[in-house]
Amino acid sequence: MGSFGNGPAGDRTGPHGIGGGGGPAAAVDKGVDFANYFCTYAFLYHQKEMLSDRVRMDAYYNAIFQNKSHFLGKTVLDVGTGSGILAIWSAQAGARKVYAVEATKMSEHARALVKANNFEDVIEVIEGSMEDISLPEKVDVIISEWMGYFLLRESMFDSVICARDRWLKPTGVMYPSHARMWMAPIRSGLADQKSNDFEGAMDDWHCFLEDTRISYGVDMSILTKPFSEEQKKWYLQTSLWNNLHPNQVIGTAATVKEIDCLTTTVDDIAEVRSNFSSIIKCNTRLCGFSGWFDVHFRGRMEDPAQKEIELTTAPSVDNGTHWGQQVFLLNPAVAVSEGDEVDVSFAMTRSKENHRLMEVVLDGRLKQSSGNLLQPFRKLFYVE
Ligand SMILES: C[S@@+](CC[C@H](N)C(=O)[O-])C[C@H]1O[C@@H](n2cnc3c(N)ncnc32)[C@H](O)[C@@H]1O
Repeated sequence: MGSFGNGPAGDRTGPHGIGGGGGPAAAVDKGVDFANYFCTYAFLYHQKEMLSDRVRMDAYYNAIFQNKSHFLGKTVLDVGTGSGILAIWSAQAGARKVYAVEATKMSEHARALVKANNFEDVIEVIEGSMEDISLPEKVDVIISEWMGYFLLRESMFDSVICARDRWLKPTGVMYPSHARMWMAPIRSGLADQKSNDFEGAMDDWHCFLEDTRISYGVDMSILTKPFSEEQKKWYLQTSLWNNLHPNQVIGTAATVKEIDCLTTTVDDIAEVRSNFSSIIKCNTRLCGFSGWFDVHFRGRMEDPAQKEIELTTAPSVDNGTHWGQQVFLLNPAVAVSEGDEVDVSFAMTRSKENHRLMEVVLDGRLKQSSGNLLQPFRKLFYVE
């Protein structure tokens, strides 16, 4: 577990297999979803990965403790409490009652932590899926750390929406309250590396074919095409986890999605489509695009935060997060000059095999500052 997909060692989740249904309306096989997704969260080492992300922790800590008026004497629902950290902070900030819901057996560790920190009277840990459980009352605050790679991978925000629609008071506040997805053109040595890896894998395949034919008398060359497609998907079409240096971002960044956590529906996030343009800042190679997100804690318009807090996963020298950025590589890279413009049509949809994984299509065209249009590109990527 924990190292499937394209994340750093100890990836926060490992959904990499067959899940249930594509869109929000499709039925999800709960057993399969548990095996592919939830089970990884039942491990303490996995929770520790998230608890060790200082940018993440500081943002939630500051959001709660610099906005205590949202918590003092209030009822709070923590969707996906994990170790219970957000529930405990909510209680420390003065919440009257905290419902801490967790789908996995991590709930037992959360309960132990709550007891050890003397919040048994305030925090009720409920083991179960948010969609299935019931609360005795509506709440003033919903807090949750639901963000996956490039914000929406994992589709956990669906569960937060479900919780909000059932359990948030009409005057209630969402923590976080807003989220945005960003994209920008980048340069990266990974473009050449992945092309080489793909070519190496195919060279190796051809040696293997020869060996098998000579040593074992079977011609496997009929499988060359599917093997090549499989390897191409892995090396060239799967987005990559990376913590980019800001100077690898070679053009203006664009927002591709804005989410108001108080009002967004599952339909609003099941598909994300956006057109964006970026002006290239220097003479370099356009190797692909990077996607990242930020979330904000602003309270609600009628009851704003005293102190607005931002959690960003943008490329940073000092403040990298375990989310990093997702990198979408173009092959081959394209030479670009300062002032060129790249126009992109972006589409992100859920994988039909597993609603927690994503597919991204980038349809683009480069316009040189002279007005000359270069060959358009269209590429499908898997966010796994
Ligand atoms: C990203 S972790 C965050 C854990 C903790 N809140 C924190 O901030 O450290 C998300 C947690 O939500 C749980 N979770 C995800 N979807 C859920 C659902 N529908 N119902 C209950 N728990 C859920 C996962 O098992 C996981 O422990």
